[in-house]
Amino acid sequence: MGTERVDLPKIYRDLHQIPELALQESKTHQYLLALIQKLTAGLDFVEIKTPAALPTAILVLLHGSNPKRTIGYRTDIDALPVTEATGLPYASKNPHVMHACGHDLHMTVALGILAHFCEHRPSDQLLFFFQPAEESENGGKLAYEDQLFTGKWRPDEFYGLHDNPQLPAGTIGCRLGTLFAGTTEVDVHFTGKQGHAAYPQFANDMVVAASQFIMQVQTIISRSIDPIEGGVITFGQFEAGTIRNVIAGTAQLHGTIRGLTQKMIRQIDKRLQDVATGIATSYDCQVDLKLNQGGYLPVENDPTRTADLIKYMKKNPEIDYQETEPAMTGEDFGYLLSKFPGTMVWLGAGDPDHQLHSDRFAPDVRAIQPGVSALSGFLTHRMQEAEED
Ligand SMILES: CC(=O)N[C@@H](CCC[C@H](N)C(=O)O)C(=O)O
Repeated sequence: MGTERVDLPKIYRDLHQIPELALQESKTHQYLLALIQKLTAGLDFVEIKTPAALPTAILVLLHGSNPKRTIGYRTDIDALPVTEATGLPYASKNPHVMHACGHDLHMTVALGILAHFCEHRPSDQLLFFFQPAEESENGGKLAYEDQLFTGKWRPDEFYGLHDNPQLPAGTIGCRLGTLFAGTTEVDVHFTGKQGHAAYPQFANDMVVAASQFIMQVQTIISRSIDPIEGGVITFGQFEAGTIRNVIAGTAQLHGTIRGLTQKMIRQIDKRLQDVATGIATSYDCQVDLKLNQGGYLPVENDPTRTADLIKYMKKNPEIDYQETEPAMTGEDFGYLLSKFPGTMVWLGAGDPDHQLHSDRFAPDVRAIQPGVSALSGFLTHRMQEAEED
């Protein structure tokens, strides 16, 4: 069954309706596996692995006709705790969970590329990795640490894409060097003293302490780091209190910091720790700060392979290619690229009015086929390149 016979927009709409959170992608896994089995039925050059250590992951290895190396292609499969507000007829059927980052588009493109190579057997080994847990829980790092890429499953080079609402549908974007930021997840727990709303003098209010913490960390970006380099601190979640007339004795903040280099991330980490220590002293409370970078390293595109990719995309008249700036989005593909050389590209999703993670983000399905063609073409080109690069 080749790309011509796979209804990719339907697959996209099916996947869009069954979004699941990191490491819970069981329906998605089932859907993908059934489709992969159908696509590869009767082919004697295909191996499928569903690793016990990472049960929602799927690896598919196509044995090449004249293999010189193994080329990897990765897609992420998880979704976000966002309540969809697109109003689309194929909107999420899983309450409060949405493919708001376009991983449904990523999976569809990966399946399209797989279908292409099932029809046109690759000359090199071609490994597809359907990766759980990109939004949190470091699926890429877990897969690497769980030894999923050993022996014949080890790619010599790795590629992947991320959708980009701001680029026209189907446009490929890339750049030499860093494409995405590294991120650190930040959890802050404040412990003071609960009390009656009428008697603040006997309590120690953690809504006030946590709010002050939030306000102070704003100065890290504006006063402590090089403005040319830039960085981001966002606290997306703030939990405290139970009712209006009880002073909250605890508060929790959950956030993320971003920087384009590890040096910048470490610098912001340190200043966050300084502010936490200061708040603990001035509010006479306990402030526990946990920083976890996990696998969210900056996405560093490999110079040689990325130069080759850009050259390929630019010279191909059917591909709409645009040079892009580095972005502060994170991606745990950065971890895999720290282990295997390769490249991540953007795929234009053509929804400029909405950002990634928006509850109204609706990629244009016309992005799918150009994505499949550009990536299938490039992977074929890589198989024809001299081995020494
Ligand atoms: C492309 C994208 O949106 N990726 C996520 C990656 C999550 C990073 C990590 N869980 C964190 O929050 O620091 C992003 O939020 O950029």
